[in-house]
Parts: sequence; structure tokens; C-alpha cells
Amino acid sequence: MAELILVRHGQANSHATDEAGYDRLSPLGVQQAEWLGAHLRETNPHFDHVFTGTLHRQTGTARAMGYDITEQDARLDELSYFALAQAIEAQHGIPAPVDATEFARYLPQVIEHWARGDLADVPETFEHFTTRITGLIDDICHHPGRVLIVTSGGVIGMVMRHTLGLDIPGMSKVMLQVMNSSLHRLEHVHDMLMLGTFNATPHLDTPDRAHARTFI
Ligand SMILES: O=C(O)[C@H](O)COP(=O)(O)O
Repeated sequence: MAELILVRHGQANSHATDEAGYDRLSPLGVQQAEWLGAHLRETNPHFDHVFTGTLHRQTGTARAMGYDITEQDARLDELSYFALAQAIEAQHGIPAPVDATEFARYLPQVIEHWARGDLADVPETFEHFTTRITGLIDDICHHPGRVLIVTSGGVIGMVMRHTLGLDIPGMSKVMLQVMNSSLHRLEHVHDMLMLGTFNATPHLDTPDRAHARTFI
């Protein structure tokens, strides 16, 4: 049996307007990761393998959690959000959202256009994004053990689509809910990938940590 614990990185630089600017943990993001690491040490600390993508916010989260990374795999890198946003504005006249309510309507439109192949000149097709993530998850499932995977919200959304057979709107709704430093648990048993936990933040449950429950 393989047990996969997926973690979204801690809060990044949410004020950024490009990918490079976004890709660093905020002080709160470091704190979220440290609290998550402490929670795992108190509960079930051992992992046979620790995977991250190659992004600073992902590797920084694993390190702030107190784990040595055994493998960085670019298949765990996030979708190219800023490039998709530029493409949908330039090609379909849909502007970037200005608040969380607008973002909740905007992200599903971006994913829908991308999945339909309606966004030209983007760094990666939706099909490639799908294949790289499902391929990695399937590879990991064929090795028994407990694996920590520190990645991003869009990747976790795709893993949920793969596990549960979600349609594109369903995947977008899942992506909108994935919190910074959240835990997601999958098991590969009976030749099937099963979801055990989605979007848990046990390290942020107490009222004094309510301020640290963030989406961006
Ligand atoms: O899907 C998104 O909202 C953005 O791509 C953010 O991704 P992240 O999980 O790497 O912050």
C-alpha cells in the first residue's frame, strides 16, 4: 500500500503580479509550515520519501516543516497562473479579478478556457498539465510506503480530479478551497486511489491561529 500526504505550500507573496515575484514564502507562510511540521512530529512524523516541485514556495515549505527533501520533481510545479491570466485577458477580454468574490468566478473560467484549448501561446497545455501530474501520482502509487508531497493548489486540484473523476467545474471548485499548508491524504489500496482527507489544517484549528487560515 502507498499512503500519499499532499501539502499545499505556505502563503506566498500574494501581492505579486508575476510568477517570479509570487514564488517566495511570506513570514506567515513560513510560520504555517513550521506549525504543520510540529503537528506531524507530534502525530505521525515518518515519511519514506519527501517529494517537492522545484518552486521556492514548495521547497521552502518542506524545509520549514523540518523535512529533508529526497526528490525535487518539476511535475509537481504549479500551473502557469500568470500566463493563463494574461492569455484570457488578451484573447477573451476577461480581466484579472480584484477581490476574492471575483476570483471565485474567474478561476473556473480560466480553467474551462484552458481545458477547451481556447488559450493560445501559453507555456503548457491542459493535456500536458494533466499527464505530468497523473503520471507522477501513478508512479508513486506503485511503490509501497508513506510519501510526503509538497506542491501547489492547482496540482492538488488535478490530483483530486484524477482520484475522484471530477469534471472541469468540479476541479475548479476544489482548487478554490485548497488552503495554504493544508493536508490531503490518499491511499493506493485494492489497485485503486482512494481519498481519505481533503484540505485539513489541524495545526491551525485553535482560535489563536484563525488568522493563519489563508487561501492566498
Ligand atoms: O491556482 C492558483 O490559484 C494559483 O496558481 C496559485 O497556486 P499556488 O498553490 O502555487 O499558490
